[in-house]
Amino acid sequence: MQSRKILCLTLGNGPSAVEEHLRGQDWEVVSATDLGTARQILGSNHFLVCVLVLNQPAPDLIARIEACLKASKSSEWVGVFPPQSLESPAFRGLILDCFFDYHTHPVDLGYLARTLGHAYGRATLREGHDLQQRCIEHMGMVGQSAAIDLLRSQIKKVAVTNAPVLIGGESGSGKELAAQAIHQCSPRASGPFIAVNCGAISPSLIHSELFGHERGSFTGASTEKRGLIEMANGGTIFLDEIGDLPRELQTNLLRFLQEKTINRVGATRTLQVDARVVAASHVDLAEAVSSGHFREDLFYRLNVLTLAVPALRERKGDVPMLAQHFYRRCTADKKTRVEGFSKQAIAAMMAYDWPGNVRELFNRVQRAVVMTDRRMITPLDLGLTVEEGQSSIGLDTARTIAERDAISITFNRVGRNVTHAARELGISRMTLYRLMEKHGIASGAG
Ligand SMILES: Nc1ncnc2c1ncn2[C@@H]1O[C@H](COP(=O)(O)OP(=O)(O)OP(=O)(O)O)[C@@H](O)[C@H]1O
Repeated sequence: MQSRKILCLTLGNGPSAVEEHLRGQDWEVVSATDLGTARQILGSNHFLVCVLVLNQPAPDLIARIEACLKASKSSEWVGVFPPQSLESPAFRGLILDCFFDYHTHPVDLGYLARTLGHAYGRATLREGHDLQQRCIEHMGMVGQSAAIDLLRSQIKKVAVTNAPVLIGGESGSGKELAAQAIHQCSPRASGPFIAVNCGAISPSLIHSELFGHERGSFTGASTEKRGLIEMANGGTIFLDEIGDLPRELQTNLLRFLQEKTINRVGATRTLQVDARVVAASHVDLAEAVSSGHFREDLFYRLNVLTLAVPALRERKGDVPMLAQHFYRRCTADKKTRVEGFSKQAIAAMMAYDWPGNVRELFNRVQRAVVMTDRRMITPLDLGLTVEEGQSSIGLDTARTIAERDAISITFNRVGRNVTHAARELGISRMTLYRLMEKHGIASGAG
């Protein structure tokens, strides 16, 4: 359960009785006494509830208060104001636009605590609802196989925690996409998502790229630089190919995981950074530990929550749907005469083993859309061969193809009218819309 953290912003001189009262209750209070500090705190922390205590009317601050409140996006704000401030129409507008509720001085602290409790409850409800929506909308993970369903449900579970996640899977299988989905479904979704391929940065640069450096710390360091971990503050850092991280940096990363602090190269001061680590590797890290290439203690630290993205050949049932998805992506906003995949193309895709996984499928579809001269993409357009007997496809694929053909033929007959087509096919309009979505068939009028 999330701790009941609250930002208490007190503006103007006066006692901070509200803050003291909340500290005495079960609130974890973070305090600010000016708008600049409040914005900084809000930039790197997420609060479900914030309270603004105005000790004197502040008509000249209304615009800045509004900007600060709007920057805190999903927080519920409760105000405690001097009664005279309500005389200003602009201030009343601010309350209506930006506040969950307000009290006036002298404030009944018990009553205020109850209001804050209600605001917290409401924010929790909305956060849960938003998270669920974001999960569904933003996972971007196409596929209906049991393996991908399991992965999606595991992502939702690990997303709500703060522990490191280790994602395994072959190259191109969707590890980065899974890391993005974890971030999108987590309470950190409004923070940054920074992806780093540890194998793609030269060993001489990777230390300063990840941890940053101070000015003059080495030849060429003419200015200070924030590292990628620091940039991920408030969000998630995705360390791809973690097995390629040089051993001395594995030590620095372990320290970051344990203490949440980093030192830039050449720095004496230590920086506190709140970034969640999601790491991925296509090599077996346990083996890398046995061969002495990967620190055992770092491996155990990372290996708490693990996800395995299945290879595409282990979920062949997803191939037609992924191919349709990529075909739509490649033809969106473009005039094209290509209408989809031939039966032979789907059979060839189903028979192929996809060593480069989903990335290879995307590349082949992209190439086919550009290269084909026909209306239906052929195995040749995809760079795949049809072997003898290969056009005999499984029942699921046959059903998928028959479904798509039936819809296309009906549309051609009834002039792309959804109501008429649904009636002819003997299904509801909603079912037809779902099937059109599944097969990438655009609607006309109706
Ligand atoms: N289930 C999926 N639905 C839609 N697109 C997918 C899916 N899985 C992967 N992709 C797409 O395939 C491509 C490769 O995926 P991604 O980069 O996540 O793989 P990876 O495992 O991280 O690869 P590497 O190991 O080479 O870094 C991306 O364009 C990604 O958007």
